[in-house]
Amino acid sequence: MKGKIPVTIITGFLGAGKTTLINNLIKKHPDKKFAIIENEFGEIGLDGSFIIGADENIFELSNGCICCSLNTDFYELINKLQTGGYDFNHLLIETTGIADPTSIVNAFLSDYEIIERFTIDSVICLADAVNIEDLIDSEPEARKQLTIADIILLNKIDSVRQGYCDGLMSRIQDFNQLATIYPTSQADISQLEILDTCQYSGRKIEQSVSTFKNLAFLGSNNLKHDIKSIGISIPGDLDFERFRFWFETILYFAKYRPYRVKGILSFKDVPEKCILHAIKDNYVFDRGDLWQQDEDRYCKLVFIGRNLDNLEIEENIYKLRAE
Ligand SMILES: Nc1nc2c(ncn2[C@@H]2O[C@H](COP(=O)(O)OP(=O)(O)OP(=O)(O)O)[C@@H](O)[C@H]2O)c(=O)[nH]1
Repeated sequence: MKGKIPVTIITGFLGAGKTTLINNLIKKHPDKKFAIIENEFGEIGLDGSFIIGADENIFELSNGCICCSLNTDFYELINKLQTGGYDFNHLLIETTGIADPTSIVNAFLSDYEIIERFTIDSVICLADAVNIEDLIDSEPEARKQLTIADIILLNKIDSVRQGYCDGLMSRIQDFNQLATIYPTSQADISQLEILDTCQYSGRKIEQSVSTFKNLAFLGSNNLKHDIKSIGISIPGDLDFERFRFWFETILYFAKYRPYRVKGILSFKDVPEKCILHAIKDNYVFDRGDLWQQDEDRYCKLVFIGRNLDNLEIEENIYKLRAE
């Protein structure tokens, strides 16, 4: 991780406040040298001109949506950022409002050359308090944006009633039990710490997963959509090879493919906690802290996705326990 440039991916539906947030981040962190990638869906890039102090470190990708097809422009730009002598120590990427940001997150988890130089700090989703409820029901991309986020800013709360806002917070949390949700107006983050939170570090994943409640029944209360979070917790060790085989089958072939999985696992004969982090069909295992002598070993996993069958998943994981 050391020496790598942190990347914050900013997502959220059209008009939710992404550019407003970027301007606030620049104002709040005058010490940081940002490079900013603006991805706009359309021929003409405009958002760059709305960013304060726009200079040579703002790059516009207007030629299609980087999230839908990670096109060569994106890789060329990343390459240019790495080799072009640009002076920056934090990369912000604003995705188009209609995008599913999964593939862009995956590029930072799976492309060897990108991993060498960059590390994802967090995915931040802006949700427009006025529209998000309708969008959740009507726009799959809006649901995916919420699902994949580590931090969700429920923005434009100046335009809704307090009681409504509270209800929205809990509805959004149903989608993504692991995200931290902050209500904001004008994407004001002056009192919040949303950069350098290292959401993709093993320790952070361990913290969030180890405190998860019983998620199995959340998100299934007659919602019009089928995304839910489920949590599985079982004592003891799993067999690493069998688990990996099963997990890959789930990621690539199952009828209930998760968008996101985080977990702490105990594998037989492995002295450390194993931190699992998966987005769509990419996964990473990280070594966490050592299991202590007097500590009961356990495995805890959180799955977020469509059509998840918690009983089936739990049953399968039980079968993967080490002899
Ligand atoms: N009332 C209200 N307006 C806001 C708030 N935050 C942003 N806006 C306004 O909403 C509009 C859209 O904000 P942007 O920051 O451009 O949103 P965006 O997500 O970058 O928009 P796209 O790039 O088009 O997807 C602008 O006119 C902002 O001034 C808020 O909290 N309350």
